[in-house]
Amino acid sequence: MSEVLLQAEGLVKEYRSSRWPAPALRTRAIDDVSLEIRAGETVGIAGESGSGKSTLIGAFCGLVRPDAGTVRLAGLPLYRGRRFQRELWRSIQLVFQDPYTSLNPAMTVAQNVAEPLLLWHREDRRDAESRARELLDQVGLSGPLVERRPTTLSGGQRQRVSIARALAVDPRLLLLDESVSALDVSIQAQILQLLMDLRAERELTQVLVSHDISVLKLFCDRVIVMQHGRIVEECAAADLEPELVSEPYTRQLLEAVPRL
Ligand SMILES: Nc1ncnc2c1ncn2[C@@H]1O[C@H](COP(=O)(O)OP(=O)(O)OP(=O)(O)O)[C@@H](O)[C@H]1O
Repeated sequence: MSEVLLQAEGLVKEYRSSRWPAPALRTRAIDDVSLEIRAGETVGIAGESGSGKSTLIGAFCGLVRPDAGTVRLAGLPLYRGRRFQRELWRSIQLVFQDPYTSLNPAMTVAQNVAEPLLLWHREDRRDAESRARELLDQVGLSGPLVERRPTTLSGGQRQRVSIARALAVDPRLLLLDESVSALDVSIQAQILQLLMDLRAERELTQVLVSHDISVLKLFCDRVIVMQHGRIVEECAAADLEPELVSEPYTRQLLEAVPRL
């Protein structure tokens, strides 16, 4: 069995919104979450809106500082005290749902993808842009399109650019937070296929958050179901069948999937 790449233990994150003079309102977004993800695995995180999926993903990449618990990448702690270890940034890349906001509209597609190479690898601009074109080619984008601004691309094309950009620094772990949810079904399938191909080529470990459990069943090796900030079910994707799962909540999610 492959090594444990990501290990979370006892993660807790509470948000406090102050409503002075009323007492502050507390939301425990993740509540004592522990899990292990092995190198090369693709793990899905399901659960209804507000169940803590994005907060958990945020804790895996420094966007959300946990109040308690530990996260390790290949044995190295991601946080020392409350500080995220910057040198681990490169190994963990996040692809957001909305590529409109994550790409720089003032740069061309190729420049957007070259940016992390300039920043992290301190490559010469010309080398970085030529490497960016190779990466874009790998995600199915080539020709004059790569000299255009991201705002002139379709949602699916833009998400391919975000994936190429994330891959530029050669991460070990790719976090995908509802990264295909905004796309129409046929484009979703193309992006998921691309991610599957990349996983095979690069031995990439992927964590995919989706409110759509049927996408996770198709795409992932293993699925985690969250409810009220806790993991309530963890099973092989193949076992995501109403008669096999142990939690009534998971059964509800599965039964809510429309069937043709
Ligand atoms: N910055 C914040 N301040 C206060 N509360 C927050 C903040 N971010 C998230 N929350 C709350 O924490 C809980 C978990 O939110 P989170 O976004 O992690 O859930 P989610 O499962 O990803 O939801 P969705 O599928 O709608 O994105 C929710 O109750 C949410 O309102």
